[in-house]
Amino acid sequence: MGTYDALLVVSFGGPEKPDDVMPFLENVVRGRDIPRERLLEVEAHYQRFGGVSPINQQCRDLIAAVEPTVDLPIYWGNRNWHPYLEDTLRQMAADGVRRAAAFVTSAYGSYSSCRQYIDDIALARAAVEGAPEIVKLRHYHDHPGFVAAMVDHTREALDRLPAEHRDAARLVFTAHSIPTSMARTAGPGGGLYEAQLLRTAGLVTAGLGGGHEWDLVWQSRSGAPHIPWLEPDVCDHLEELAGRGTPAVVLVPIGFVSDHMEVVYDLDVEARDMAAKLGLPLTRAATAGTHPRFVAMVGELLAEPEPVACGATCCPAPPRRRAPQEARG
Ligand SMILES: CC1=C(CCC(=O)O)c2cc3nc(cc4[nH]c(cc5[nH]c(cc1n2)c(C)c5CCC(=O)O)c(CCC(=O)O)c4C)C(CCC(=O)O)=C3C
Ligand SMILES: [Fe+2]
Repeated sequence: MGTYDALLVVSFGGPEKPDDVMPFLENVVRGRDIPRERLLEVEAHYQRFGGVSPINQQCRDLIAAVEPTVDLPIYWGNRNWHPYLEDTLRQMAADGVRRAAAFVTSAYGSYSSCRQYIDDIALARAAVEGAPEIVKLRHYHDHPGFVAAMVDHTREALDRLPAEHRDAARLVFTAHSIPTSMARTAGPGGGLYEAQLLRTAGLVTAGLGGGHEWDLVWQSRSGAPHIPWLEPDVCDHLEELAGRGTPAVVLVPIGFVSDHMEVVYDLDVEARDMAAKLGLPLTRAATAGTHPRFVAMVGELLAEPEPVACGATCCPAPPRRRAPQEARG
């Protein structure tokens, strides 16, 4: 069992009022080649929800649910918005925390879903005198608690379909697309992000009895159009399925652990509109959220032997766009 004196929940962060949206987006894409038009489009998604991303409240809810199940103080720090990791580490140092386990709200490996969190923790630690040591807990994509939560939520979504379509409904698992170059180099031997997602999708399907056909597709593609990202996109895939006569679909966002903006906009608005246009019956499974088995999983991860840290060549960072001062000279 690991010897930790605190639990640090590490998340992406999101805006909580309209004026926060653009500064948040600038934080997310700093040093990356994301076209300005894409950023303005995504800004509109956030503004449509009053400038509030659901993700911060979902972190608070998860922490409140986990708190009674573990006997450690819980702290929370984000990569891209308040409360920032650096401020949280400063508080932890002031409270005398020496060694904390980090639970990241992303279950999978890849630069964006794992290494970037590790790097941001390291940067924040470097900025804080006396910062605690941080041990990142393992990828939990195949943990029975995560899988059980997704099985329950997928079953509920199947039950929301018209009864005559339930048995023949197709499960369409979704995860955030990433550049194919990032997918190729994910994990120690490459391809880890897709491999883990395929495994989880298979486990969830099996947990439902194994009777449903399924696919793994991608959502929320960002980046410049000429850079290849994982495909097919979920909306294109729905068109293809409707064309093949698929009777009904349950979308299962296994790539995420809460119903944040990528879920409530990209799936509940965009994919739902597409399905309506196609006349395809569709429901969407909830993410793990505060499902009791998912909540219990956090304590179970803390009780496991300490994970071995990733090697230096695991999930390498993509090349960064040059900073403006470098570009000048
Ligand atoms: C793999 C992955 C996850 C899953 C793992 C995890 O959960 O961490 C994830 C989660 C999330 N992504 C989120 C938001 C955004 N992601 C963006 C951009 C990007 N995501 C990428 C990948 C991922 N992203 C990548 C390769 C980019 C391109 C820029 C870059 O190379 O870094 C952008 C920029 C605008 C745009 O979409 O173009 C935004 C606003 C939010 C918050 C939602 C909310 O506010 O509720 C969450 C949880
Ligand atoms: Fe993202």
